[in-house]
Amino acid sequence: MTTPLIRIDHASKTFALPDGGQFHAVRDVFLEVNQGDIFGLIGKSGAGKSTLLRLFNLLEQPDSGRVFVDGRELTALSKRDLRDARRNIGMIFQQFNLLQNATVFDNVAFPLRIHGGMTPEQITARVNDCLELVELGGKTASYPAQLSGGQKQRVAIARALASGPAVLLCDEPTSALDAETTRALLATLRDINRRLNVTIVIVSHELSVLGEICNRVAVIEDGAIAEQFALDDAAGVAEPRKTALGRELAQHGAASSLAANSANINTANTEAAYV
Ligand SMILES: Nc1ncnc2c1ncn2[C@@H]1O[C@H](COP(=O)(O)OP(=O)(O)OP(=O)(O)O)[C@@H](O)[C@H]1O
Repeated sequence: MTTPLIRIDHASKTFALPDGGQFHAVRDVFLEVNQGDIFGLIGKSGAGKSTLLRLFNLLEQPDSGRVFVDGRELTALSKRDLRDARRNIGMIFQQFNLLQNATVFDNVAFPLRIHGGMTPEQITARVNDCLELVELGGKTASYPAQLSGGQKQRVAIARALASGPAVLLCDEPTSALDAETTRALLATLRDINRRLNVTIVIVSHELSVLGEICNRVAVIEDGAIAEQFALDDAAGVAEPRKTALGRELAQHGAASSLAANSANINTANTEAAYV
């Protein structure tokens, strides 16, 4: 049996409200993500998806519970060790969060310069590799304002990958993008997952986004996991689901796996034509 790459071990998170009350945003979540997974978190607005995702790299500290990533318990680390451990966890956001006054090159180089330990030549080589990976090799000197939304998100992905993380966290990465740009970006994320073996955890309220790329999904309701299941396993997809979102995702999964099978046949035909 494989050890999961990520384990959220009975984590809870409460926010203090202005009226003195408390809001339970994440309730006793136990979640395991295996190496190589593209794991989706779906739920209605306010369900707690983003808060849960931010527990994965301790952008939010849980009130109780533990977080393990790649063999380290993040919740037991000093601030300094946590900073080091976070180099292994990239993150991208809905609004891209790029440095507006820095070029594409400098945005991607930023985390490498902050952490130190690399020569300027090594940084240049690494930044160029990451930008090639997201097909933005020709845009190094551009500023974010000169890019489309899809291009900005690709810069954010290159920046997140610069330190060579094992995990990429994606918080609504396509919500600001149109349908066609979304499809292209999802293809890039899938490619990164396969080629670099980067494990991806993605939050979205868009069923089609998760149905398109995830092999496993969890439905979040009121801060808790209502259900989770594999989308790449026909038997799992066929099991009765507890939630409406789960049922819709399962239907999407069944349809995608039919499409994937025919795509595999096409790929096999193409490969056969070249050997
Ligand atoms: N810093 C905070 N202080 C107080 N309440 C918060 C804070 N952050 C989040 N919340 C509350 O926690 C709940 C869950 O928020 P969260 O952003 O995790 O939900 P979500 O499922 O990602 O929603 P959306 O899809 O709308 O982004 C919401 O009711 C939100 O108002």
